[in-house]
Amino acid sequence: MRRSLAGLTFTPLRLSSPRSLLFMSSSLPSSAGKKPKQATLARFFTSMKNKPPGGSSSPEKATKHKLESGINEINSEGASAIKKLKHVSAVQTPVEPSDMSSNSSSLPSSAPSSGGVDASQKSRELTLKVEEEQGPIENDHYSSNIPYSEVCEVFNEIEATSSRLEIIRICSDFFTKIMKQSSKNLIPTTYLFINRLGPDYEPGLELGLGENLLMKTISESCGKSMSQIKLKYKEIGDLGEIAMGARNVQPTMFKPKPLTVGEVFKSLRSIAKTQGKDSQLRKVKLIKRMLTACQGVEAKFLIRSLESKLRIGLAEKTVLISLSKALLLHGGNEESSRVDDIPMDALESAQQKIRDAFCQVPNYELVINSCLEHGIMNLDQFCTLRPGIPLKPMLAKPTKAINEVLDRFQGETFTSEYKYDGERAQVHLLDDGTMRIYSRNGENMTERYPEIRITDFIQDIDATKNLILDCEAVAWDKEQGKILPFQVLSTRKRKDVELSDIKVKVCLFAFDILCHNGERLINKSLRERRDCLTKVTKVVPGEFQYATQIVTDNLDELQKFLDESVNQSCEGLMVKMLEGPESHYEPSKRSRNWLKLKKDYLEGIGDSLDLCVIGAYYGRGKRTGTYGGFLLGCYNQDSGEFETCCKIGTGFSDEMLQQLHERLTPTIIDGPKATFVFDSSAEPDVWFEPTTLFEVLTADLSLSPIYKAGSATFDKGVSLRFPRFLRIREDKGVEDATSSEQIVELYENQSHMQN
Ligand SMILES: Nc1ncnc2c1ncn2[C@@H]1O[C@H](COP(=O)(O)OP(=O)(O)OP(=O)(O)O)[C@@H](O)[C@H]1O
Ligand SMILES: [Mg+2]
Ligand SMILES: [Mg+2]
Repeated sequence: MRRSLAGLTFTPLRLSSPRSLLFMSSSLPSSAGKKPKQATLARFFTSMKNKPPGGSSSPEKATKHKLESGINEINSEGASAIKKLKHVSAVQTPVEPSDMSSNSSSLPSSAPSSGGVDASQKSRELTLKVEEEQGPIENDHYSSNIPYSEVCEVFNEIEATSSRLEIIRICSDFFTKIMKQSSKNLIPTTYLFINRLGPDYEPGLELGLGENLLMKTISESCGKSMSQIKLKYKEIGDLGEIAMGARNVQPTMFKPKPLTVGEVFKSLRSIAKTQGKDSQLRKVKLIKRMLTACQGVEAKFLIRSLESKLRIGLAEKTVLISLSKALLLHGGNEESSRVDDIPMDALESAQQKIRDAFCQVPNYELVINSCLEHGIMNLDQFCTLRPGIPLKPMLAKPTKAINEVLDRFQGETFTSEYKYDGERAQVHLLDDGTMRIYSRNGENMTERYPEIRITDFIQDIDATKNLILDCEAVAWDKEQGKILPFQVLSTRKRKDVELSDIKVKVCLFAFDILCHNGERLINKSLRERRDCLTKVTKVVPGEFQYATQIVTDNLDELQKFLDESVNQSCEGLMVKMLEGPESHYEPSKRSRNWLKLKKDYLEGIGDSLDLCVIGAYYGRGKRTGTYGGFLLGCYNQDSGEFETCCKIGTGFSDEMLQQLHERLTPTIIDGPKATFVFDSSAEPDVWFEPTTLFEVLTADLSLSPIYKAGSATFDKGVSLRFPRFLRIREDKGVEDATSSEQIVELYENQSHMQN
């Protein structure tokens, strides 16, 4: 981080880089009034690279004229940029980071002034200051001296590549290369590749940077006006490209010190972890510090990382496969071995090992370190579920009739449990006696349930060192001793819950045990796990109970059991394989060994869908002043895109519409995101940043030319007929929306049933 000013090289002002063309509307030879595609832009800029101002390689006449007028514009921009430089040189000129910070106005007043203080001392004091504000700086943890530019070059290559196999090759070659320098490089690099700042269960890793804040930061640190940025954003819809364009035409007095992967990743984490007073200001400062050091394509990917969207078509699955290749190679003894030399079956089993390990320990750092230490093929022995880390819960497949269930489990022993309508709760007891409760998403929600005391429902607390239970937390009516509907549970506060706040009690309904005293139980049969569960825990009525269950394959009994479950405020049944390997607990998997049978949806497609709100239509008549309808999309897990599947305007109360108006209006964006796949005939009045999921009911699914869900499978998209709003899904993130793959499967099952 420390470098004296004398060590910085001087770069001549670059006032006429072709990149500045980004800021000239309709200046592109190919644009002809149309919105230029990003790829076209990129190609154009590449071809223009290193050409002198005015284009001595004589572009076509018309283009030449445009170029010249562009250059005039650039020159005047350059002049005004120089003017600004005089005023705020510290912010505009990329100098050494610690210098910048100490000059910046947002630093606490007690910070040392730059005059007369030795640079290293200053930097030390600054470090202390930051630690004081943000907690200890993770110095060693995520260190990597790999130039950030190398990662960005790889991103650029991936962006231009459509073949998944080729992308895997690019990634695994890169991972192999950086591991040769130091295996430590792999962790921060992997996180940059998957666009995350740590494991999902680590609190406080939301960057929380609105589009406007980013635009303002780009505008301030790249010397462009806010209106220029906004205009450009309307046109190309990508702040990354805009930042890159602006950054690369910006006059720079000194050649900035190149960014490293370690610095960028740690700064991103610091930005997320910055809280409290002036946090926005401090976040902006950290971004500016990086942005002013960006060169080439770095600004593009830095900004996209700050938006938490790389948009290079790199799915997490692909990264995981590439990682397994690189780690397998790294673990091999021969220096010269190449990915191509690895036998196919070894590769496949390595991939399976890393996927399984990740479902049990969803933490790249732990998985990678375990691979490095014990070898990827031994992951299943060393990298396994443990109390304190939420494993990815097993999921169920929907069914539409008891007959379907009976067909599936024919000749097998299976069990049916009530399907409680609350929130999934993975309850962990740690060796130190603390309890943690994790949501379906692995979010730590212990503080939401201050009334739950694990010691109350453990048989022998001295003999129980640790455990993991799978439960559903359900609202409970203490007086009447019965379950309350989900709507009541959702009235509970989600943050800063004090015991005195609690008006609605919850009861945990346990249905599985996954680990007990360090022993993993997921590869035991459900029957064995149930036995263990009832041995280790005990029922405390209204606080901790077991899911009501039955073992029968008689249709009438099942029907009766289903009706009873519904009478007791449950949603229906969960039907599970009870014995044999198929009854093992399969973390993260939506398995056909668990089927859900939801009473309310038997008429429809068997289940509700959780869809992301990406746009809205203004309300008319009675709904004037709120939104009257919403555009919803499912999530394509391979491409990271939201594909539209319906408009919805039914099922909302007036209060809900009011509440949604207040909640969604601040998330309005200027235009659709590049990740929205929609048809122009169904454009909404406003677009939203994806933040909210609606759980919706549908009569059935049909193919439609104006929607896009699953359109990679069919020519048309799958859409919902007569969708009806049920509730907001507060416990799912936008990427947990019903996937395109699921919608396709539901559609196919429905057509299959109809035929
Ligand atoms: N006896 C039970 N066994 C397993 N899960 C149960 C049981 N009772 C209630 N559940 C809940 O049912 C959920 C599965 O069905 P549900 O449709 O509610 O899932 P979801 O959260 O909407 O997710 P998705 O629709 O993606 O499967 C589980 O995640 C769990 O929260
Ligand atoms: Mg549920
Ligand atoms: Mg659901």
